[in-house]
Amino acid sequence: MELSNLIYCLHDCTETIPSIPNRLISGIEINSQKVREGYIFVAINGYSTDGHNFINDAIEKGASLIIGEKKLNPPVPYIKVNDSRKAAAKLASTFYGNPSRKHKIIGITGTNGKTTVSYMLRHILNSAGLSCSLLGTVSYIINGEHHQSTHTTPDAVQLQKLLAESNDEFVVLEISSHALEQSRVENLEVDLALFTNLSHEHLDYHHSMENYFASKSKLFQYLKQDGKAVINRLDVWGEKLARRLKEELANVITVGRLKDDHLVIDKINVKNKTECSLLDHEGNYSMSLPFPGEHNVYNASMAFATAKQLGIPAVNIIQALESFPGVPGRFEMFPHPAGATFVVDYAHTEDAIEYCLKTAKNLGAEQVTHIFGFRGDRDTTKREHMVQASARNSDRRILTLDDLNGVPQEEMIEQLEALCRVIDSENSEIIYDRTLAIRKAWKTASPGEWVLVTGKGREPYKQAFTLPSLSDKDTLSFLFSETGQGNEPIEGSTADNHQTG
Ligand SMILES: CC(=O)N[C@H]1[C@@H](OP(=O)(O)OP(=O)(O)OC[C@H]2O[C@@H](n3ccc(=O)[nH]c3=O)[C@H](O)[C@@H]2O)O[C@H](CO)[C@@H](O)[C@@H]1O[C@H](C)C(=O)N[C@@H](C)C(=O)N[C@H](CCC(=O)O)C(=O)O
Ligand SMILES: Nc1ncnc2c1ncn2[C@@H]1O[C@H](COP(=O)(O)OP(=O)(O)OP(=O)(O)O)[C@@H](O)[C@H]1O
Repeated sequence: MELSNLIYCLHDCTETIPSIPNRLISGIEINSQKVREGYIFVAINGYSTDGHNFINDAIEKGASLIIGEKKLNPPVPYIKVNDSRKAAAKLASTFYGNPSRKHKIIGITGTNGKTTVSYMLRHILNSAGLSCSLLGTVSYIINGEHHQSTHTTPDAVQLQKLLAESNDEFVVLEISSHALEQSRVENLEVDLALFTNLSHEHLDYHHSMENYFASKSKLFQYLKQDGKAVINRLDVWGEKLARRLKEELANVITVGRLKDDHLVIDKINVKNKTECSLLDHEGNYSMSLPFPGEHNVYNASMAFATAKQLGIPAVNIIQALESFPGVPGRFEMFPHPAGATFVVDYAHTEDAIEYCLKTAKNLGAEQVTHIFGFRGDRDTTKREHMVQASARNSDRRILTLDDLNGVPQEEMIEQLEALCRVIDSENSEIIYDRTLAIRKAWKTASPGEWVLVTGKGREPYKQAFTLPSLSDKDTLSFLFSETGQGNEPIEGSTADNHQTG
């Protein structure tokens, strides 16, 4: 693209755009290591390092224009902007031809449920014969091809590139609070913006729930003129958001249990089955879900309300939800030869643990064993709440290691010991090695017992453990193979068939 056709997008990022001889721009990068001949390198002063220190590196690799926030005079043209992250997003969006405009974009934010709702929506859209890309924690699915995701929301340049590559009519995007705070979705034009819920998470980054809420709320400023907000009003923060948005937006759709909600959820039954009725101005529908959990009733209701706004008939939405195969690593159930049930789940907040363990009880668990740990280098203030939620809802607990993310193992072990002392130590133990923790529960599992292994879902382990397995699911497969039995997940609890379509 010609620089002259690109540079105008920076007009509100800088006081003056210097006159620079026109040239062909072949790409945009925020990481000097990925710069190629003819690229623009945008230097970002980050949380761990300063991109301005890599300007020379970028020039050596062929950068022909540098954007940064500092007063500098490098040997290639330089534009000083007031916010490099915003500038990078604007440049990328313009370079790739404002790709969000060629799709219907559904952006989902909230602490829990983003991945689940996004997979549900993609399944509903696909079932209606509509193509849909999905970008989120588990995978980036573009034109039916699955790519390993690097972040829940990719950085601005990657995001715009992926949107440009997608030929799908719809794109469902999980939008994290980090992404909103770091302008990764700047210039995105959103048709439907969803808020699932807000609970204690990421306070290492946001410092207070109010700040965290403010970051999440930013999503709604990216709505198109006729865009719609879909808000879970059962959540107190959702209620607050809906009240605020109604003052600014024409289209605020609320999901809740009150008469004035646009979609009213009623008659929730999560004992041994998962069903509810849904009521909107067009009708009353009953829904029976093949995947368990009260939280999934809320997730499915959010998906239902959103799909209705896209014009999909209620009957088709319900049919699709009733055949939803589930999400990889979200309440995936595996049978144990002695009649116990093992579950792999991604819960890593107090709220999620509460829902997850209650789901096992509602499905008839006679005894609940909970295996979990804490991510290193992430919010430490949520840990005690997670432990308390576990103690309230399980009979036995094994604290173990989750991703250390650079935190020394001894430090994390001290944390586990301190947190174990907070709860009833008679029924809680620590087995540092995650695979051995799962094996201990496997060896002692009894009929009617449910063992929930939470925190990682299908994500690969970041450190080596004793058993030769790479994930919690893999560890269970290994233990199954040791007993000479098959390792098929329980029907209806796996999501492998998302790999196609
Ligand atoms: C704290 C945080 O969110 N950091 C993100 C942030 O990094 P940063 O801008 O601070 O980058 P930095 O490492 O300080 O480097 C500064 C700049 O120097 C550049 N650089 C660096 C080295 C070099 O050789 N050359 C070079 O140009 C870097 O590319 C960067 O532009 O911007 C980067 C680009 O977008 C992200 O990769 C990075 O995510 C880190 C790895 C991360 O772990 N983020 C997590 C917390 C996160 O974003 N999680 C949310 C989901 C949360 C949830 O809901 O669970 C997500 O959306 O994934
Ligand atoms: N609506 C919900 N309310 C509370 N907990 C939920 C809800 N939906 C899912 N969960 C729990 O949270 C876990 C993560 O769910 P999901 O992956 O859908 O959320 P997410 O918002 O994408 O999470 P993350 O941002 O960590 O990727 C699930 O494994 C489940 O335990």
